[in-house]
Amino acid sequence: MIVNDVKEILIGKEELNAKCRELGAMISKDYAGRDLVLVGILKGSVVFMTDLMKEITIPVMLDFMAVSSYGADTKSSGVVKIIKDLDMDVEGKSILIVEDIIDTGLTLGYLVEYLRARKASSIEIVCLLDKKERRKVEIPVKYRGFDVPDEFIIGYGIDYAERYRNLPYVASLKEEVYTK
Ligand SMILES: O=P(O)(O)OC[C@H]1O[C@H](OP(=O)(O)OP(=O)(O)O)[C@H](O)[C@@H]1O
Ligand code: HPA
Ligand SMILES: [Mg+2]
Repeated sequence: MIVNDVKEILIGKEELNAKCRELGAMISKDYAGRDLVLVGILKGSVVFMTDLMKEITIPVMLDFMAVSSYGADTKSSGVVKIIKDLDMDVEGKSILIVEDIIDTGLTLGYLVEYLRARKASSIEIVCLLDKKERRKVEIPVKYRGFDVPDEFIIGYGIDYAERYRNLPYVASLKEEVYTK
């Protein structure tokens, strides 16, 4: 059972739902009257994206990018690989990148620079979790959910070696799982 590998539940279902409602209300107010495109960063953002978009009350368009830098490791490789690009032409539209976690900041730093060439009217970030202690690149985050400690995080879409994404809460992973 995957729950046996959980060290500690850090953020429960109710807290996650309440945060999505709060962020959804802010985004709905701030982006009213604009062409908003939510860009989910696969795969980690899928659960957050799904819950967040249901709390947004203005029209939104969805697109996804897939990037990977962690693979089956607990440390970033430092090389951000784009596996899937945007499908949509975002010129003149307001991009809101939906991300699950910022750790070193390398993924979002690379993505924001990469997306600049698409001539969107704005590029902002909503990120559920922030592991501030490990930051290597400063990232301007417009909407932030929770701070998390410097532990390996799993659940609510977030994986270790592709597992644990289906846990309904945010948790830390037992060290023995990735050090053995
Ligand atoms: O701030 P950073 O140190 O760059 O780390 C954050 C990124 O790492 C994870 O993605 P991962 O590469 O594991 O891909 P995944 O979303 O498919 O799991 C996570 O979903 C973020 O996109
Ligand atoms: O703590 C984490 N867990 C899973 N994926 C991650 N990518 C960056 N940090 C993490
Ligand atoms: Mg991952």
